[in-house]
Amino acid sequence: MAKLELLPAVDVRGGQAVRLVHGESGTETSYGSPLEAALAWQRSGAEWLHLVDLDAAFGTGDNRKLIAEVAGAMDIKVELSGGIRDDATLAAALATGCTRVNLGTAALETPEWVAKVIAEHGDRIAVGLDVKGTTLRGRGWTRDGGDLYETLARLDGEGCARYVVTDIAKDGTLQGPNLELLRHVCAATDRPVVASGGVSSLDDLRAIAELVPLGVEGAIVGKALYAKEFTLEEALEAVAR
Ligand SMILES: O=C(O)c1ccccc1NCC(=O)[C@H](O)[C@H](O)COP(=O)(O)O
Repeated sequence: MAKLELLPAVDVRGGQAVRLVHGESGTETSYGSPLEAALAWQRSGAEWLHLVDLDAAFGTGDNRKLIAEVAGAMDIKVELSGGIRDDATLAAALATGCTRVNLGTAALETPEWVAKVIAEHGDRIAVGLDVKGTTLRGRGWTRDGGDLYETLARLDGEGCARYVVTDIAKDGTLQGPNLELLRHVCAATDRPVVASGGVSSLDDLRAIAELVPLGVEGAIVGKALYAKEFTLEEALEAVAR
């Protein structure tokens, strides 16, 4: 059986690595330099980095130069998220050399454009399904954007390669992942799913790893690493097969 991929997160706001609670602007805890955080995860053995421009996601500016610097400094795979909504922002994101980008708002607001870039870039495009209940949220998770399963069916039909699924109620809370949501999404699509939000312990990661046969491919870990609930080395060991 394939092993669960781990994606330590570096979420950037105002030039700092931060974590939010429920993704809400104003709940930031700052953790210093994004580059140092990313390099630390790489030194600890990460194979992936989940890198988010929160200002671009919220529409409060962007950290594009810094994000490009961090992505460029990595020898590992990078998943880039936050505010990628049109040709210009997609071109800038892909030009960082990242392995793939994660589209959120665009999948809700400009579905034709998303279908076009999925057709053009294939596996380099993932779609973030950020949900409250079964309602998707866009614009930095501040606006409702439709039904999870209707959108998933549409994106599947357009050839979307992979989904990053976040339960906003869990994100940044250390309350554990929403395993039920992950099971339901895996049942609704044959595409790989990356789980995000709420991981608090090595047991949470082991529980997500149990879902690999259902289609869960990876897990993003943010707050738990910054709060030192466990080390990345311990996390990688916990999901090694
Ligand atoms: O990814 C986004 O575009 C985004 C937009 C608005 C608020 C938050 C956003 N992302 C947050 C993340 O991807 C977190 O890094 C991830 O869910 C980790 O969560 P946790 O392990 O609970 O800290």
